[in-house]
This record gives sequence, C-alpha cells and structure tokens, in this order.
Amino acid sequence: MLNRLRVLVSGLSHSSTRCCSGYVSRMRFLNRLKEDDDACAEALSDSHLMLFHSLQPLLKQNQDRSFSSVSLHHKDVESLLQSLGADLSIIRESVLIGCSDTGGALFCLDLAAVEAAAVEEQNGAKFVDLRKSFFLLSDSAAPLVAKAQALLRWHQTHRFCSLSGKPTERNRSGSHRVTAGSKVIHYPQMSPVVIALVHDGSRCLLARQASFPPGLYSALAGFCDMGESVEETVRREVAEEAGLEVLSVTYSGSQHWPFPSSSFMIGCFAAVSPAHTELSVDHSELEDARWFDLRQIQTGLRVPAPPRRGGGGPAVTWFPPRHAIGHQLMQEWAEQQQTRHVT
Ligand SMILES: NC(=O)C1=CN([C@@H]2O[C@H](COP(=O)(O)OP(=O)(O)OC[C@H]3O[C@@H](n4cnc5c(N)ncnc54)[C@H](OP(=O)(O)O)[C@@H]3O)[C@@H](O)[C@H]2O)C=CC1
Ligand SMILES: [Mg+2]
Repeated sequence: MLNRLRVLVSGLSHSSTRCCSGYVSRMRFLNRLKEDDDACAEALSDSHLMLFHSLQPLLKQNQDRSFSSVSLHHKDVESLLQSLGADLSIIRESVLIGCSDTGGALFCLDLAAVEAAAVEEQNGAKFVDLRKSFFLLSDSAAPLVAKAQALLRWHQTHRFCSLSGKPTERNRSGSHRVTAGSKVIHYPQMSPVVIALVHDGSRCLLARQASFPPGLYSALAGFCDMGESVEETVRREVAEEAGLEVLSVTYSGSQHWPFPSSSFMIGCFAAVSPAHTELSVDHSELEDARWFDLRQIQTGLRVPAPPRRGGGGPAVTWFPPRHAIGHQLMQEWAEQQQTRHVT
C-alpha cells in the first residue's frame, strides 16, 4: 500500500510552544501556529530550521554514507548569521513546515542573502540541487524537503498581488500572504497532475520524455485541464500520449511533487483492453513508450535510481526513486500481479 501519511508520535513534550504527543495534538498545535502570529514567533525562537540556499537544500553525508538535510536550532542559526556578519532579521523569513519528532515546530529558511560556501564550510555540508537531493535522501526525508522548498519558492514568486499589483505580506508561519492594505488572501497552490500506470492485464505501459536522464522510464503523467475530473484527465492523457482508449480508472494514492513548481500527483491504474494495445505515441511529448511485463518491472524496480555510472554497455532501464509515486504504482502493480500468479 502507498504510504503517504507518516505520523510521528514519539517523545513529545508539553508546553505552550511545543506540541504534545498524539496526531490530533500535533495537528492542532500546527494549526494554532498558522493562525496565531505571536504563538508562531514564540515557537520559532525554540525551533529547528531546515536550511536552503537559492532553493537548494543543505545536505550532509552521515557516517553510514547516507544523506540527510541540515536543520539547526534557532540560536545556532543566529550564531551562524552573526559569524557571517549577516542581518539576523532574515530569520523572520522562516516558513513553518511541520513538527519534529521531538515535539518542536520545524521551520525552513533560505539563506540566499549570505555566501553559500561559508555556510557549507561551517556545517560540513553542501547545498544540492533539489532533483539531485531526491536521489540522495531517504524515503522519509525527501517529502519534507520537497514541501519546504515548494513553500519557499511560492513565497519568492508571490511577492505581489495578481489582482492589484500591490505588494503582499506574509503571516508569521508563512501559511498565506495578504495584499497590503486589503483583505485579499493568497494561499500556496499546487497544480493537479494525474499519473496513470496503464495496464492490459499482464503488462504495463511506461514512457520516457526526451528530457529524462538516459534509461529512465515512468508512468504516463499529465496536468489536469480546468473543469476535468481525474478520470477524464487520465482518459485524455493516455489517448493523447499513447493513442490508447482507457476502459476503467482506479485511484491508488497521491503525493506532493515539487516539480516543475508544485504538483499534486494523483496516482491511478488505467485499464485498457488486451485486444487494443497497439501504441500510437505522440513523439512531440514522449521520446518512447513501451509495454513491460512483470519480470521487466521487477528487474527495473531493483535498479538503484539513478543507476551507477560505468560499464559502457547499453543504457540500463531504471525507474523514479522509491519515494516517487511513479515507483510506488509500479511496485503495487507488481505485487498485485505476483499475488494473481500465486493464487
Ligand atoms: N512523482 C512521480 O513519480 C512523477 C512525477 N511526474 C511529474 O508530472 C508532471 C507532469 O507530467 P508531464 O508529462 O510533463 O505533463 P503533461 O503531459 O501535461 O505535459 C507537460 C506540458 O503541459 C503543459 N501544462 C499544462 N498545465 C500546466 C501546468 N499547470 N504547469 C506546467 N505545465 C503545464 C505545459 O505545456 P506548454 O508549456 O506547452 O503549455 C507542459 O510542458 C511533471 O512535472 C513531472 O515532474 C512525472 C512522472 C513521474
Ligand atoms: Mg505527459
């Protein structure tokens, strides 16, 4: 099953600016910080801040060679900025992203105003492009980094009201912006995108765009047009891109995806008739599309994403990283096929 909600309940402490244990308490705590600027400011002063530079997360390599994002306590961020002679008021640009597993609020901050190399040196870490970060971070770490980057990006690109052109001002948590001198509120937005694993009963359809790295194949995806249902988007995208008619659509799960700016991925299975599987690929959208059987999918799921370089042989076929919904749909389909073969 797709796992998109991770509930952290361990070791949470009780105080006015920290949440107590339990999912309900944590959500209410975060909601209060979104609504109450004073409570949010107080929480920020005793919080950890995930660091970015020009929308690139700061990553450090651990002793076991895995990577994690760097979050510093508020007072350590102050010391860092002081040591670099930077204005401490930039901490006010921090955006609330959640609750840590020790019960404090967690924020993110873009340090674009200071020199990246100096921050990297002081933390023994590197600012890494978000796409590359996605291949380095664990399944549980990547979604929070993606959420943080998406919120920072939204604030950077929504400094003015699209209605009046006037500047907008953020609330303390960064959950919304308000047009100066008015009551017009702007909330962060995501674009709905369907991602459909098309199958004919025994094979599934994967495709690659010319812009993908060599060898990468994924399920068909497409942005929802205004007024469309999920089912309509799946049917249209599969018809447009692969020339196939979808008979039925089954919802599987969803995921926030930070590319190209902020997408809400709606994962589905799309069944086509085994009697009508001839492809007519739209090469203006896709470089290639192919049917894969169970064995090919299982082999591809075992290839690390991205595959190790070298060898000089033909490009190996590989799939999006484990935390990408495209990967999870393939995993789920392979498990269903296996169960069918066993029973
Ligand atoms: N998480 C995962 O596992 C996967 C995620 N994805 C994501 O799905 C997204 C959509 O897939 P893709 O096949 O590219 O989509 P589409 O097939 O819809 O093609 C993309 C084109 O749609 C147009 N478009 C329509 N609405 C929007 C919008 N709101 N924002 C941007 N472009 C829009 C643009 O064309 P024009 O500029 O000509 O108007 C764009 O080039 C990708 O950004 C990709 O990152 C894809 C596969 C796997
Ligand atoms: Mg597409």
